[in-house]
Amino acid sequence: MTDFSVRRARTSDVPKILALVEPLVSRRILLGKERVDLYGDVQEFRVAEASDGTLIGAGALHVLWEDLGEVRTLAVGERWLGRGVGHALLDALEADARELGLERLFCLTFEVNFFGRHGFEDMGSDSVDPDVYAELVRSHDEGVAEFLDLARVKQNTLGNTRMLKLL
Ligand SMILES: CC(=O)SCCNC(=O)CCNC(=O)[C@H](O)C(C)(C)COP(=O)(O)OP(=O)(O)OC[C@H]1O[C@@H](n2cnc3c(N)ncnc32)[C@H](O)[C@@H]1OP(=O)(O)O
Repeated sequence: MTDFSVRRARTSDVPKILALVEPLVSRRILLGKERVDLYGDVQEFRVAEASDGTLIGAGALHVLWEDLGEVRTLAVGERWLGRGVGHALLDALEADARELGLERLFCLTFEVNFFGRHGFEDMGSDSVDPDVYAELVRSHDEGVAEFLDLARVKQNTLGNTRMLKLL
């Protein structure tokens, strides 16, 4: 079924993105974001919209380093699951990543099969070269800490798989 489209997010989408991800944050599937941070990060987001204008999915690409990005906050509304919306959003985020010059895409997820079928592989405990690590570790961003698998975010990452795709 193709009665949806993917586009860049607008500021007016932010309340709808919050409503979409809130149940997943409560279930600790996604990392929560404050409304103010979502407005600040709105340029990272792509949204999927049904033909009647309903927001049915969202996902973000966050740049971690010169060659490295992370897929964040990828979510599809319950009624639209299994209809290709997730893959379409991920395709759009990957295109954005290539356009930015990124070569690797990271994600931390319970959805190993979904990302696996999209070319992501379990990266185990691998991360980055020691000199890049030393700079990344100075970040206050929770997602960077999760990428580095730091002890202080272990409660967020429990049961998740760290996955990487070479673009
Ligand atoms: C980095 C992060 O953000 S990690 C967090 C990932 N998000 C979550 O865990 C939140 C909860 N989960 C979700 O919101 C969703 O399950 C998602 C985002 C993971 C997947 O969204 P969906 O829209 O259901 O994905 P999509 O329909 O594209 O793919 C699911 C399956 O449906 C099938 N499918 C059915 N119809 C279609 C179609 N028309 N086109 C493509 N695939 C289709 C695919 O075969 C696919 O199978 P696969 O998973 O084996 O590849």
